Amino acid sequence: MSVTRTVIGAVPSDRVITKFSQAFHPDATPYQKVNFHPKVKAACSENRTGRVGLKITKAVLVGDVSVGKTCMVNRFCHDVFDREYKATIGVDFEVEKFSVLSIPVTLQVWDTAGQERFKCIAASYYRGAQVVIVAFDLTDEPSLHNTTKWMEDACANADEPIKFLVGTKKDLLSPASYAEVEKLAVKYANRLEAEFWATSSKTGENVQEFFFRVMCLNFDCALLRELESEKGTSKQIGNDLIRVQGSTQLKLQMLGAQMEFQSSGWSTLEASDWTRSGQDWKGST
Ligand SMILES: Nc1nc2c(ncn2[C@@H]2O[C@H](COP(=O)(O)OP(=O)(O)OP(=O)(O)O)[C@@H](O)[C@H]2O)c(=O)[nH]1
Ligand SMILES: [Mg+2]
Repeated sequence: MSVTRTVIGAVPSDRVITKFSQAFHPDATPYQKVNFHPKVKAACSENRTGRVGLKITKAVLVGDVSVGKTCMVNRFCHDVFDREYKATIGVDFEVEKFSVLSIPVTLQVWDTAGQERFKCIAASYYRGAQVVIVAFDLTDEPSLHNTTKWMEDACANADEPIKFLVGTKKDLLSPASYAEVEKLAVKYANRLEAEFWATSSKTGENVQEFFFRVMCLNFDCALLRELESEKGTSKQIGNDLIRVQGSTQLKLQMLGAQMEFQSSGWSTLEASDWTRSGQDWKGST
């Protein structure tokens, strides 16, 4: 079976990132980055695909029941807001394609259920997350207190993720009451070493800006790590940029229309050299 790879086609104009997104609150972030690292910019502008791999950003979204996690995802991915509450069962999953400095990047958002009875299902999706987003309701102080436990649980299973603390339902507060809540939220963010954002899925306030910041921070840090690792080599194959290195076992896991490459190792082969036998793919070396 020949490998029909997902051609990473053009992305919509509102998913093209050419400038580094800034933090929401300068005193409430551990990430003082205000621009892409020069090495990252150079690697992308010279289209040095030898260094750039197929980029997937995995973000998990956690937080108390009904704080507004799903509404945030729906506002960002589909630009809709549904006032009627439908609790998430287990985990929902959304994929958004971006172009960051002209490199195709895919954002996977795992929107988990806040209900206690689904907690163990949600936890199995924390593994491998590069971004942890803990949401709380700006009008519901107990949901802010609970963010500590959510952050601990999610980070225990992720791999040194970039951390965000996101307040929702900002439209429900007057400026004066919001200012009060923000003071407490900033304290929590600093203690959790997370970046604080305040959003409203109803009005859309700060939702797109937040997800753009997620993409910029993670793209910059992941690519810089890869460039500095000096181990990886990549191959430009067709429109896909696939990072290939190491030994010969490559497992293709079809995820909907999205192909996700996982491997116990890689080898410098053209993808067309791979033939399928059973569930495994064997390189022809
Ligand atoms: N006014 C206002 N209401 C919101 C906002 N975001 C969510 N809501 C409302 O809050 C309720 C819960 O929103 P959801 O996004 O479903 O909450 P959730 O965190 O996904 O809940 P679970 O899936 O049960 O964990 C819904 O009735 C929404 O209409 C917001 O920004 N402003
Ligand atoms: Mg939900």
